[in-house]
Amino acid sequence: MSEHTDLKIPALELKSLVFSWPDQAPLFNIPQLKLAQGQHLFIYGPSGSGKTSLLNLLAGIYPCQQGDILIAGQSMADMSAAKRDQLRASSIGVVFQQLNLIPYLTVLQNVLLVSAFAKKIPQAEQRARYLLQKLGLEQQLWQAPANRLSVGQQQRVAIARALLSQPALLIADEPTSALDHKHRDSFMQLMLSEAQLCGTTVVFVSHDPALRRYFHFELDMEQLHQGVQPC
Ligand SMILES: Nc1ncnc2c1ncn2[C@@H]1O[C@H](COP(=O)(O)OP(=O)(O)OP(=O)(O)O)[C@@H](O)[C@H]1O
Repeated sequence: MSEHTDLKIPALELKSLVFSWPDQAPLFNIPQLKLAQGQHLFIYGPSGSGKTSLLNLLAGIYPCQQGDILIAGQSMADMSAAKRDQLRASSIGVVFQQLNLIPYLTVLQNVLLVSAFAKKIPQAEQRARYLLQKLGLEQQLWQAPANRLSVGQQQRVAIARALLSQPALLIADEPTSALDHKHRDSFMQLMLSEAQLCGTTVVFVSHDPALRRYFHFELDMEQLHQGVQPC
């Protein structure tokens, strides 16, 4: 279990969070959501219901327009973009559909990239090797450029990168969309067991209802609007 939080402080808390695209009605209005350290939440909803927009807000990529998002007690409402970037580097792991690996850097360099921005990660290289091994990525690939890997292999690199700093929160947006069922299931098990070991809270969005079974809680976008809490 990592040192990141006082267990009484939620790893993630949303307060009256409203978000709209310019000249459009609010896409969502979430009165409240609290997730404790180590809880894993699955969010689903139809295409266009705002899942990706919500995750971009949680990751601090978009600024809060109205309401607040607290990550391990730190409020993002009034943070500058630079402060949100710092918070993301130290406390939030992100795996999006576009995996955002740097194609010409090696696998190991991609995983370690975050340590250049985050608070000092103790024994970062040792941890990177441990994660790559646990995620089943053969050692002979660690020095290969990321663009030589299959999509499934790249997804595992992206998870290793996201978990390197033992973040308070892991945010994942359809990271298994390119995998067949067998690889999808092993990917989910590896990702969530590593998150569990780190005490990391997980928010995962997908259309794929078959993935619900891996999570402690599930909520659809409609329930989020109604303020239903994970329980
Ligand atoms: N950059 C943008 N500018 C304006 N509107 C946008 C932008 N990005 C998304 N939207 C709109 O916001 C709504 C929600 O999009 P979002 O991608 O968050 O939904 P989603 O639930 O993740 O969809 P999907 O499951 O298809 O990925 C859509 O109506 C979309 O057109």
